[in-house]
Amino acid sequence: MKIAVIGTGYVGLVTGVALSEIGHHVTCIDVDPSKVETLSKGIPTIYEPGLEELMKKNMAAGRLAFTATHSEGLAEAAVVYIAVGTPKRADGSANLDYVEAAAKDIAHNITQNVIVVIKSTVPVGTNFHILNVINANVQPGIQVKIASNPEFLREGSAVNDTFHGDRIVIGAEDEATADTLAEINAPFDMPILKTDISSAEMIKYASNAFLATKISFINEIANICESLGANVEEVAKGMGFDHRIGPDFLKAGIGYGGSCFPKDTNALVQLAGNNHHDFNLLKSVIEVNNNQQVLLVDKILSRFGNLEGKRVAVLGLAFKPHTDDLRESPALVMIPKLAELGADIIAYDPIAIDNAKRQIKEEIEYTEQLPTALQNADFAVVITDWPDVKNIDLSEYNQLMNDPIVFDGRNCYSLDAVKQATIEYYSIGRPDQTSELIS
Ligand SMILES: NC(=O)C1=CN([C@@H]2O[C@H](COP(=O)(O)OP(=O)(O)OC[C@H]3O[C@@H](n4cnc5c(N)ncnc54)[C@H](O)[C@@H]3O)[C@@H](O)[C@H]2O)C=CC1
Ligand SMILES: O=C(O)[C@H]1O[C@H](OP(=O)(O)OP(=O)(O)OC[C@H]2O[C@@H](n3ccc(=O)[nH]c3=O)[C@H](O)[C@@H]2O)[C@H](O)[C@@H](O)[C@@H]1O
Repeated sequence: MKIAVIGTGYVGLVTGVALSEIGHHVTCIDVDPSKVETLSKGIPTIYEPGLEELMKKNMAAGRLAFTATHSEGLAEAAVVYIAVGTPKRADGSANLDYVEAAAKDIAHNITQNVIVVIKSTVPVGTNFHILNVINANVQPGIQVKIASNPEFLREGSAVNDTFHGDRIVIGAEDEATADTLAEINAPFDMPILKTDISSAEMIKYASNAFLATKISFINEIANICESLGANVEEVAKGMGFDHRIGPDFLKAGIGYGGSCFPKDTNALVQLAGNNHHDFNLLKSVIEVNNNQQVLLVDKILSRFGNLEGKRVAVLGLAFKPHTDDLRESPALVMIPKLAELGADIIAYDPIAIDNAKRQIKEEIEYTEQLPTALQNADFAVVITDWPDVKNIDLSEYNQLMNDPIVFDGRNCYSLDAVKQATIEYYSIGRPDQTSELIS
């Protein structure tokens, strides 16, 4: 089937590549000409494991193309996906400007009946609003159907999640539309839920809000464990045996980042509030997460008091491993605070440094080599649990740093291993391994 995808970001690009891989003829459209130029050379504009080879393969097979011209990309498409950004507004609500612009681009450029599928995360009611926008601008005689197909991929595993995710949700107002979309997605090996549009839109927000809730819950338990001398890693392990709780998403740390949990939780609070429901639980989830991101700064200050001239190795910039995405990364909160306190910062990240240099205005050093970051550092702060950080031989902290003092925001190491390595170690929700203990 001829398919167009509007937006070639993390979702649009992966969606377009995956749809071409299962045999569809896909044209991806973006308003950013530099992105289109790079993509047209077969070079991905995002880092996602497995993406580049699939891109090149399907471009060579003539099933995948990129353009900045909507009329070209939309020509003869039977289905058009909207996968543009819905960033957070200052009041927390979802900014739908890009979705509305994409809708008008579709309306102004299609000459055939289409199904428009909204993959972007949008508040309940947006699909119908977008259909109205399209119908108000499309040439007479063109029939447009609308459907909701929210995306559940995780960055860093986007390709894998697209082919082997947990479910595909299709929201449509008529069987024929739902069946067409189910047929398109049939080669992906996962359950397909057909439901109404509003429920499909809500499934996405409710899923992200619940996942964020699980993370803030275990982080609050971690904070309580810390004051009681319990170990949150052990608590999470014991909780996870209960199949109703499950072991996933119980990793305590300095909180969630990323382009979606922060924005989608705020958007859902706004959506509920606009409909006279004060979503107190979710407001608390957000507050807990905001506090968690700066927890390590308090630990660092109580250990050192003054950071003037202290050399700190910040380990990790991306909001999670295996991605170059820094959106809402705790690093964007921690680095300015450490710099403001007078610390001399060197940041390690294997792939996010280019993005970081565009977003971090503080004058800091960067390195893709972990030992270089640790060399002569007075203390280290783990922000992202990259494999190189998690798998480091702990003796390297002793050998390379002025003092082996580690503040671990992602609980990368077992307390036993840390004791063995005689590292002064501060983590989240577990007893500190202080200098008195190791002396
Ligand atoms: N990033 C993620 O892991 C996930 C994101 N989502 C949702 O998917 C949507 C897209 O997210 P991302 O891919 O991260 O966004 P992104 O910001 O990475 O990419 C959006 C792309 O759309 C392009 N664009 C904007 N307006 C356009 C127009 N009128 N025509 C053509 N291109 C246009 C932009 O130039 C940009 O390249 C959001 O609603 C997000 O909440 C859903 C699941 C996962
Ligand atoms: O809507 C979206 O954009 C996506 O948001 C999340 O995916 P993503 O943000 O890419 O990454 P996650 O793996 O969910 O991690 C999110 C954040 O939570 C943190 N996290 C995750 C799990 C955990 O146990 N503890 C924890 O602190 C991670 O460090 C990261 O900062 C959801 O997991 C996806 O299903 C969803 O499609």
